[in-house]
Amino acid sequence: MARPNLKSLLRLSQFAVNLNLNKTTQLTNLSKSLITQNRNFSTSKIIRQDTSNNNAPATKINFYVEEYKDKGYMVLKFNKAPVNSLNLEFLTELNIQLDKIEQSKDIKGVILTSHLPNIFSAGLDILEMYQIKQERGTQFWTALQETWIKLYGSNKIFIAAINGHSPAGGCLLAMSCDYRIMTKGPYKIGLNETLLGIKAPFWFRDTMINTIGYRETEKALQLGKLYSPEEALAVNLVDEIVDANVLIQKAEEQMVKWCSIPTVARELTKSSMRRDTVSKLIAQRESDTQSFIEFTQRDSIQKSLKGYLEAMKKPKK
Ligand SMILES: CCCCCCCCCCCCC/C=C/C(=O)SCCNC(=O)CCNC(=O)[C@H](O)C(C)(C)COP(=O)(O)OP(=O)(O)OC[C@H]1O[C@@H](n2cnc3c(N)ncnc32)[C@H](O)[C@@H]1OP(=O)(O)O
Repeated sequence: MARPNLKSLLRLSQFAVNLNLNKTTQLTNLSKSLITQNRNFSTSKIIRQDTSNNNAPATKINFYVEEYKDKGYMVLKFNKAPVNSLNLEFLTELNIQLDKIEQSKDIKGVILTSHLPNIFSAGLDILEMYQIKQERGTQFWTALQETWIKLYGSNKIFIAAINGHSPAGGCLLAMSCDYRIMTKGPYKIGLNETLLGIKAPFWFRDTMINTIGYRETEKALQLGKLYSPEEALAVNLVDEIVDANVLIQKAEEQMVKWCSIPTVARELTKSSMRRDTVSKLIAQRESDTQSFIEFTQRDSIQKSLKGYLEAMKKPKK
């Protein structure tokens, strides 16, 4: 498809409002998720009910999990083709994984990465904001808040091995980790919400301030800046950039280093750095969700989303 998102976002955010297109997009229904876990390798499966053919539900594996209990860490790989967009089902499964990680005595840390080439995560699934019912929207936004609270507020060590594009919500996931290593290449990372015509939620903003500082965030958010790996390194949005073939190896080296720090002291230190930021959202979860629902139900936003979706679906030249 054409890439309106990275190459023509400015144009898109302006054109979308007045489009009057006929196509409607329906959300698929969640039926249920199954988690299977083995000792050294596990997959998280989701069964999606395809509304177009109820006799043939598709099985999708949204995550691959490699556990190295002897070393005290695991690798969690996103596998939601094509772009690891964050929808309700994916976030719900991720939250289950994060709960299990938090409760595990054997796991000190997690390397978060993607099983898909060239993409870490495309951020929030646009379909979760288009023509949604209030109930679904509330569940979606609540699940997203939950993911961030669990990830940013975790006691465990999280290292993001960013193997491709990571805009918007993808950048939020990466920033919620303790250390970020990004693959060199034609990839972008950043909070580009203003280019979509929206304001990044306050907790996205606060996470970025905590990561790259106030002044850089002020510029990055207003400009909707998507950084190349080199630019991201220069502002500390990522901590290292490496060649793709050594990404996981470098992440593992960092993990060993972080795991060697006395656990309780590290956990208390992390908590002292992040507690206030997390508490702020916890105190405002309901009003934050209300804002999301109110915003996404506006006609102007729905028209923009419709145009954005249509533009994303245009055939590749
Ligand atoms: C005008 C928008 C208004 C939005 C109003 C929202 C109101 C709510 C406000 C509250 C929310 C605030 C916080 C928001 C956070 C977010 O995360 S918003 C999402 C932002 N993300 C994007 O815009 C990313 C868009 N995608 C891309 O830039 C590219 O896909 C990519 C990540 C760079 C990868 O490129 P490439 O490998 O070339 O793949 P593509 O061919 O572009 O895409 C493949 C298929 O994937 C579909 N897709 C891509 N991104 C998304 C997505 N975010 N959600 C759903 N689907 C997505 C794309 O349409 C392709 O589909 P097919 O054509 O059917 O194959």
